[in-house]
Amino acid sequence: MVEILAYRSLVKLLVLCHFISLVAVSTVEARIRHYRWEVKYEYKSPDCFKKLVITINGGTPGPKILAQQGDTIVVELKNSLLTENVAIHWHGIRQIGTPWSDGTEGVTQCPILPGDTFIYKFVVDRAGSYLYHAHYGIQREAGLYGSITVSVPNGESEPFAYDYDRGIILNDWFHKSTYEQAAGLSSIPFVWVGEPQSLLINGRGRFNCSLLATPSLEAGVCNATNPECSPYVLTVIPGKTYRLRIGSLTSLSALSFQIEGHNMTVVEADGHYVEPFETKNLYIYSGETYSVLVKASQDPSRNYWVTTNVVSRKPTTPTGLAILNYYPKYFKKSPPTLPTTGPLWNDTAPRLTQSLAVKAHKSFIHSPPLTSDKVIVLLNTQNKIDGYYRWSLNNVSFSLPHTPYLIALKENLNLNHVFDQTPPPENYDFKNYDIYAVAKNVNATSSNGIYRLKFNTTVDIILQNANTMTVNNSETHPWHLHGHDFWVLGYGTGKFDMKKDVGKYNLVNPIMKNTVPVHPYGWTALRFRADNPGVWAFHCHLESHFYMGMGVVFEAGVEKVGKLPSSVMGCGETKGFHRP
Ligand SMILES: O=C1O[C@H]([C@@H](O)CO)C(O)=C1O
Repeated sequence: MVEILAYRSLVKLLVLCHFISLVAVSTVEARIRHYRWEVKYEYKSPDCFKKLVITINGGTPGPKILAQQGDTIVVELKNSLLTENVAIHWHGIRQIGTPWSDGTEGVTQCPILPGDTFIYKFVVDRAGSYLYHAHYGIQREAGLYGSITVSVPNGESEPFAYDYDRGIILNDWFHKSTYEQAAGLSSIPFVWVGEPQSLLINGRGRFNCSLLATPSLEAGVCNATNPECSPYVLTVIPGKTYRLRIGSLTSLSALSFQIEGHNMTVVEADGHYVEPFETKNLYIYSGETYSVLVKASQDPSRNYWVTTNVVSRKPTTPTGLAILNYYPKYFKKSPPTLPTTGPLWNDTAPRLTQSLAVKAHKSFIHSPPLTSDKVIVLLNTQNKIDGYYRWSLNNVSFSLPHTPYLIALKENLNLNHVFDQTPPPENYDFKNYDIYAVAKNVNATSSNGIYRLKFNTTVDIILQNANTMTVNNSETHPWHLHGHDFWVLGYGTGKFDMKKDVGKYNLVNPIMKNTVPVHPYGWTALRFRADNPGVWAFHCHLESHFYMGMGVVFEAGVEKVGKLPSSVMGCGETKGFHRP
């Protein structure tokens, strides 16, 4: 009897334990989120002008990826572009343990051929706002992009409160095809596309069709009443607080974003919580994401303009427009006011001020290592090589190899056949270089050499901006690092001075990011730990600039990388390696 009772309570205990473990498992259990995407060319009119764009499952921007921290994302990508390769990069996702899923053609994988299906599989290991986009040639510009939102695990809270979550992707839009643009960039004489025709908010913009000649209007090339180009409407409920996850994937433009009559509180940047600050204009550079909180606290009897403008380059592109609409009135009705044109395009000071204002939230500080093992200074210049326009770092312009580095290094191929074994320079002629002048000798060399870093070491990067090949001109370059976040230790104007400026680094509460601007004639200092085994690109996020050589590649701990899937192989020296 005693034994039976003991047995019963043991069973009860086991059942209880099993139940508890089930509950525990169900709160932490990561899910697999499976997506099937078909990538194709279709005629669309995002800004009323009809052109061929790249869609995913029929749309540009593509489907939103919504996941929870710890989930595994599986994207089964069918390339239906017919005559064009493709690759997709998951921007801001570090790909810890899956460097082959980073989607960087030439660095981590061979391109996906027309007709092929490729499977990307990776874990979204940190909550936050991220992006995805093509990483093959300048294909992103054709409309192949979208957003990834990763929510916090159940039971975990964020350091701010809001009622609703909305996504906003900003982009600039060109009517010339990517083929024409790429050919122009690699021609003598150089053919530059100029400023974008419009700015898109969630894939919608407005080009003034009356600027076109009558025949193209008659041919239906531009139609102002096409519903595809009616502005995005953000409907809000009076009194509620909205978290807007704003990302920029512009090809060329630095932007300012504002909501008429409403302030924004910045709370997140590139997946990291920010010590909150308020602003009227949010400056955002290609590849960055921010979350802002906006309270629907204004007169609900009217609508308000949501606007975006080009800054840093002399704008000729009209303001990008969306509508903030107060529920339940006047959906789609234009606000009664004229949209503002935004802040002065050539005033760098408020942009530098905002960059400096973005600090880690006081309860979420990841302290940086106080010293670094290596410093790499990258002088950003515009150059010529054999008469071609290029961008260079320390007078070396980057070119991609035909065999992806990751495969060559991991599979122990004969590296001499794959890329230049001389690493690029780690500095420039500091004493003799005038960053305010057009370089006296604008010729550079071209290389596909890479920096091979010691695993787990701390590396500082100083981005040093300079004059372009045009007198009195320096551009803003947004730099994006794959596979890691870095600490943003400082920004400054003029020439970075090792003796004076290192002492001014913010080692207390620097924000961590994956994309950061270097302002005109300025410098930006970053620190990262080379703790993610793989091969990773670090480049200017402007489509044409990376295409023209504005990037470098880091390798660290490649010997620790697991077995590569054969699906990433098949090109260059890896021909015949692809065993589907
Ligand atoms: O890469 C670029 O080339 C042009 C210009 O410098 C030469 O036409 C431009 O504005 C860029 O950003």
